[in-house]
Amino acid sequence: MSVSAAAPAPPPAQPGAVTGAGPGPAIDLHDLRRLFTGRGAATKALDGVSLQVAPGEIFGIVGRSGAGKSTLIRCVNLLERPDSGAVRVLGEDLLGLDGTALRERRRRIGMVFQHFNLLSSRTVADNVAFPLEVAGVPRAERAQRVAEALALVGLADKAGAYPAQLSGGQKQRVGIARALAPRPRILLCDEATSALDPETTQEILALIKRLRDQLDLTVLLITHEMAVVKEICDRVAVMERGQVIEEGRVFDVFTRPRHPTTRRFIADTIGHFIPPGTVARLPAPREGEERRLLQVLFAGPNSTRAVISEASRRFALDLDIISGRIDEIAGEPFGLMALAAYGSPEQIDAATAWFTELGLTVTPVDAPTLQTKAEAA
Ligand SMILES: Nc1ncnc2c1ncn2[C@@H]1O[C@H](COP(=O)(O)OP(=O)(O)OP(=O)(O)O)[C@@H](O)[C@H]1O
Repeated sequence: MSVSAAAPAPPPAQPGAVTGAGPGPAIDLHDLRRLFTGRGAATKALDGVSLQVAPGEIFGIVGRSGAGKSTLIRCVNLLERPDSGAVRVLGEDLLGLDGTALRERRRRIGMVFQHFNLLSSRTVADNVAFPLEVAGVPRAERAQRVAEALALVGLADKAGAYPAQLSGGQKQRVGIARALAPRPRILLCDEATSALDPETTQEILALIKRLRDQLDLTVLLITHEMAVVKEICDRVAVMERGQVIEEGRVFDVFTRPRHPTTRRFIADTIGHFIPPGTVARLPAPREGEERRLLQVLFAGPNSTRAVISEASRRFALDLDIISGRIDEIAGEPFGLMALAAYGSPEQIDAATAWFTELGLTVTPVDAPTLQTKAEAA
């Protein structure tokens, strides 16, 4: 199974768009720090965050509530100013700009919000036109750009409707059209699907992906759901307490998570692997034997069935498959399996080392808590 490059081939740019970011990153954040001081204890919302997002990439930032995601994404268009650090967007240092120059650069960065932020007294078309009015775009051009943006999100027939007449998914499409109307190069999505049901979430994620391809956009999104990351992101950063604790290609982070927090996120998304009832029914180890539960992740060309039967022969072990599933991340298949290994500790250690040599990721798990041993410690 081959591993493909993270960033997609750049498709043709949107007519009239500002040209791409050049060879460097589209977004380059360096050592961002932001401290909030209130009446209580001070909060380090950002505690030294550095990130680079390549042109054309969909980059996800995932983390629990309070991890610092919103503060971080708002630093990209300077809705929030970091206390220190550097914010380079499309090759330019934004912190060095103000007034007209900053407003002009911000137009290259569209933003989509969780709760859509539509003006209820304005029609769909007038909501989409709003940022163009603020930017002083002449009326005729506004009308053309609004029509173009609504067509891109599949809402050309709703131009005269009011937000109250739309479903949640349609409202978010309007939010996306409004973000696209100024023809940005970068799209920031702040929990864009968190207020939507699962089916609508899929539709909106598919739309964002198509727009990235069609318009050669760079997308930075924040979410608390690893499922969103799994669905559309090329790379992901996991945040905790104002820091990035893990970062990489989505496939790598899912198949070889290093941090316990990342493992918990992944377990929430792709499920736990050892049904407790099954564990209760497993035979007890024989005299002199140990029973160890192992979670095995495979993402390579090895057929697990062959690997398991060979390990059983080589190391004189009994290996029971308790559960298994094949899933797909960013278009690449991977497998996840739970095994009960019966044998001497040395035999099980030797088999585990052999699996690891073959490129499988083996993690001992505790039943019935289903935590990895490292997390339980
Ligand atoms: N304006 C503010 N004043 C004081 N504290 C703030 C402010 N904005 C954010 N914080 C604090 O900074 C930390 C990070 O908040 P942030 O909103 O960036 O996290 P988040 O990961 O986006 O969480 P959520 O998904 O709940 O918004 C939190 O502890 C939050 O309470």
